Amino acid sequence: MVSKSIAVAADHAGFDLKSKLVEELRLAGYEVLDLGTQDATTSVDYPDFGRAVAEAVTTGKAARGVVVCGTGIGISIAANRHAGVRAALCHDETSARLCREHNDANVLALGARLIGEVVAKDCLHTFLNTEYAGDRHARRVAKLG
Ligand SMILES: O=C[C@H](O)[C@H](O)[C@H](O)COP(=O)(O)O
Repeated sequence: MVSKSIAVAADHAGFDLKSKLVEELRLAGYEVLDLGTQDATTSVDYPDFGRAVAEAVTTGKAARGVVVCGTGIGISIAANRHAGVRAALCHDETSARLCREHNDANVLALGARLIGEVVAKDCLHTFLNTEYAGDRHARRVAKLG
């Protein structure tokens, strides 16, 4: 289990799923930095929320991040524009495991309009509980900058 806090953010499309993930994280004993948005009805811009999580992770305020938008695509692109962020868009538990083992992903991106709550929670727990494998992957991750 990751020991530090987890930064979480979403746009309006991801708000409902984000709320469920925040609750899930707190129940599991994590400290959660909820960086918004705070409702599903006000249309907001996913780059603002991808940036908020990216900054929390790169400054060390959070050990890992979770970002949610409608597809997970926009907010993962946004998070990945920040040096040191390796955001992985996952639709299944295997991707969530391999993004940790092979890519040392530090941000999990989810698409609230594409996956259900159960799969999202499975991805979340696997992402947080899977160790980076290092070894040959370390050479490749280093090249990501
Ligand atoms: O990649 C972008 C995300 O899926 C956004 O959540 C989506 O574009 C928002 O769409 P809308 O403004 O139609 O709710």
